[in-house]
Amino acid sequence: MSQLTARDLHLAYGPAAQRQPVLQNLDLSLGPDEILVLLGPSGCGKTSLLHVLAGLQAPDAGEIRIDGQATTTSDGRRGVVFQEHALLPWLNAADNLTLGLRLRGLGRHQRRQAAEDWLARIGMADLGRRRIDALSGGQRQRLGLARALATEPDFLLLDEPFAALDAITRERMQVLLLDLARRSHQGLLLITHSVEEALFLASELWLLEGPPLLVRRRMSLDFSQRHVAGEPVRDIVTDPRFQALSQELLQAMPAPSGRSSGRAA
Ligand SMILES: Nc1ncnc2c1ncn2[C@@H]1O[C@H](COP(=O)(O)OP(=O)(O)OP(=O)(O)O)[C@@H](O)[C@H]1O
Repeated sequence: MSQLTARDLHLAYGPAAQRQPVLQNLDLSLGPDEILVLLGPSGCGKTSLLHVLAGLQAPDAGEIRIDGQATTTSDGRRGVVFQEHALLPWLNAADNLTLGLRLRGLGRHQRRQAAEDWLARIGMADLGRRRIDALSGGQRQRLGLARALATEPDFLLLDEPFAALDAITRERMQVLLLDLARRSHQGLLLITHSVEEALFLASELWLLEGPPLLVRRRMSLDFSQRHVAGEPVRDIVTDPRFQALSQELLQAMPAPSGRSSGRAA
């Protein structure tokens, strides 16, 4: 059971004369079984934070520790899932799924076993030999999620993983994510633009504004726990408390930043 902590993170983009601060004095902690959801307008700095936490981008200042040990680069303890699943089109579904295991040196037999196991868990038992371009958007996203989880990272960082999916597939994916996360006890950090998704999944929800990224409101929530305990999704999302919080968050959502960042196209 691991703990990820970030202390006093700073990050700015752009040339010295026009530095645009995106992260300032940011602290964060993520432990097992926690689902921290970041909800905030476009451009406020969510993806930048995720990249820094994943070790994909170095902060200008501040540090990230896993179980007290400082870390500066990405490693297998933090899995990342992006909106674009980034599967390799020249490998079939099973080989994509076990790519991380292959890179870790697992043999063919163990990989086949892992592929069978994960494909069954994500409801794709018969699709291991399928080419990626012959899978639906939802199947690809399930595969991307399973690929990240197959290496058993301690933390899973997800950047709008379900944004491109239709409403029904999206809901199924949310339930699948909860189910998989509950078994593995990972700490999850998830970025979303959907208020409903944020409320449903989060054990802790941060409503953000920026840049620089600022936590405007923190909420502890138990809707995902209720689902894990057996309550149907429909009952949860139609619960008057869920509905009221949803309205409250929609009204509190800051407008997207119109600030020009000078970001390369
Ligand atoms: N490589 C970069 N160079 C310069 N500016 C950048 C770079 N990456 C991000 N930015 C800027 O930093 C700010 C935060 O971007 P970031 O992608 O972290 O926001 P976000 O909250 O994830 O947005 P979205 O929800 O639209 O994905 C934005 O103003 C963006 O234009």
